[in-house]
Amino acid sequence: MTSQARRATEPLKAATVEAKVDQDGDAPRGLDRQGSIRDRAHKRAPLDKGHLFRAKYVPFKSVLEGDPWNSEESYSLDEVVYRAKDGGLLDVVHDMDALKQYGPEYWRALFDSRVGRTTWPFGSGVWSKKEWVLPQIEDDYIKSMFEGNSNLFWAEGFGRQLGMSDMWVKNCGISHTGSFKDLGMTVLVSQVNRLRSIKPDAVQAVGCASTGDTSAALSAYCAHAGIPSIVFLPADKISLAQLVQPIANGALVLSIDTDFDGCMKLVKEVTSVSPIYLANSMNSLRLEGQKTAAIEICQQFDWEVPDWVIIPGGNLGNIYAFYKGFKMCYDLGLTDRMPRLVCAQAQNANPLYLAYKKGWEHFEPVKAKTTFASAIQIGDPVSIDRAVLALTATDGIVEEASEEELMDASARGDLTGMFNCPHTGVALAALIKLRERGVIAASDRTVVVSTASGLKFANSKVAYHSREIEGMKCQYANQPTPVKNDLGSVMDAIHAKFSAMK
Ligand SMILES: Cc1ncc(COP(=O)(O)O)c(C=O)c1O
Ligand SMILES: N[C@@H](CCOP(=O)(O)O)C(=O)O
Repeated sequence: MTSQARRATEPLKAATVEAKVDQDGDAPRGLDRQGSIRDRAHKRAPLDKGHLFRAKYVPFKSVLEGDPWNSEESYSLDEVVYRAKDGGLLDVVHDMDALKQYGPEYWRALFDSRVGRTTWPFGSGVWSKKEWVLPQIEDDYIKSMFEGNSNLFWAEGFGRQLGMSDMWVKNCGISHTGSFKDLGMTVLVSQVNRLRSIKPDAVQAVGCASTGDTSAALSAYCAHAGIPSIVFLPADKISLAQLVQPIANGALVLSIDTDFDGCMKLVKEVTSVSPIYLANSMNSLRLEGQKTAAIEICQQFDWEVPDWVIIPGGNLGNIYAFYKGFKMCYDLGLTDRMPRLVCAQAQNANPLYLAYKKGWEHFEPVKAKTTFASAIQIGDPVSIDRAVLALTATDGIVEEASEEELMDASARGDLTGMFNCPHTGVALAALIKLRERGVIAASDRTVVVSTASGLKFANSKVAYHSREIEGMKCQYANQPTPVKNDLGSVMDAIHAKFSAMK
C-alpha cells in the first residue's frame, strides 16, 4: 500500500456512510445556492478526495507484463509525451491501492448519486467518475459539456428478429458532437487547459487526424475552452455533416489529398516538431474518458456485467477503452466478471480481423478501401497492441461485415426504430452473424455499442433507400411515393401500401 493510500485509510472508514450522506459535498437543498456551479464546486473543496488518488503514464508494455504502477519508466500526466522510450504506446494507470481503500459499496453509491445532477463537474458522465479518470485535475481546469450518461436501451424489436430476449444498444452517438469521441475529448482538452496554465509555452494548439468524428469533438471542445485546433482530414472521405462541424467551430481545417492513415502519419510528424498537442487516441488520455462508457453500462445494469459487448473498430482505441472500463469495475470489486468483447470491422478495412483469423500470429496493415462505414476506413490502426490485449483477455472475437451486410443491418436497425450510423451497422451485422453461427445464444445479454449519430450519415442512407448503390440489392429500401395533390391520389397511395385498410 502506498503511504498516501495508508494515510487515506483512517478518515475513510466511514466512507460508505459519507457517500450516503453527501455525495458531492454540495450545500443542502435550499441553502447557499448562490453563484455559478463552479463557485459551488469551490466551496466543496475540503470534501473533494481527488487528491488522494493518482494516475500517471507508463509504457503499455508494462501493462502486458503486470504491475504497471511500479514500472521503472513513468511520466507525470503534466508532461507532453505520447510514446515510451522504446517507441511503444503509453497507458494511463491509476494507484489502485489508493482506490481500493474505498470498497465497492462506496464507489457504487458515489457514482449512482451523481447521475443526472448538475453539480460541477459531476453532471458529466465522464467527470462523475473523476476519481477513476483524471483524479489530480482541479475542477477549475475541466472543460465539459456534460457529455456521457448516454442511454442504454432494450432493442426489443431487433433482438426479437434474432430470437434474442436481452439485446441492448448503448447509444454513445447521442452526444454533444454526435459520437463517442466527446467522452475522450473532454479529458484531453481539460488536461491541455491545465498544461497551458502551468506551462504557458508547452501547447499552442491541439491537432488530430480524423475520419470526421475526432475532428468534430476536438474542434468543439477546443472552441469551448478557447484553445486553437487544427484538424487533418482526408479530402473527400468524410461526410458533409462531419466536415461542417470543425468549420463551424473555427478550427484550421486541412483537407489533405491522402487517406486517414496518411493524415495520421502527418499529424504525428507535426506534433513531434511543434508545440501542437496530439489529440488522437494514440494519446492515452483520451481512452480514460472513453472507458467511462463501459463503467456506465455496468452501472445501468445495476452493476451486472453483460455477456457480450460488440464494438465497431477502426483505429482500435475504443475497444481497449471499453476493456479498461470493465476491468477497473472488476478489479475494484464493483462487478464479478468481465464480458466477452467483439470487435466488428468493415471488410474493406479489416486488418484486425485478418490478424485474428491467423490466430494473432502476425499483424499486417492493409490499404483500407472505401466503405460506407467511413469513420473506420483505417488500414494501419495505432492501437493494434491495445486491441489484441482487450480481445485475448476477454476471450474476444473479431467479426467483419461486407458493404451489403453493414448497410442491410443498419437499415434493419432503423426499421425497428433506430436511426443508426453505418459503423453501428457493422456491429449489428456482426451480431447477426454470431447469432446465425450460434456463438451468441438466444438468452445472452448482449450490448451493441452505437458509436455515432445516424444523422451524420444521411447521404449513405439516402443512397441506400434510393437503390442508388451499384451491385447492392438494398432489400430494406423504402422509397418516397410521389403523389398528386388530391384526396383520391393520396387515398390510392395509402391503400396500395396498406391493402387491408378499409
Ligand atoms: C463512428 C465511429 N465508430 C467507430 C470508430 C472506431 O473507433 P476506434 O478508432 O477507437 O476503433 C470510430 C473512429 O474510429 C468512429 O468515428
Ligand atoms: N474515427 C476516428 C479515427 C481516429 O481515431 P482516434 O480515436 O484515434 O482519434 C475519427 O473520427 O477521426
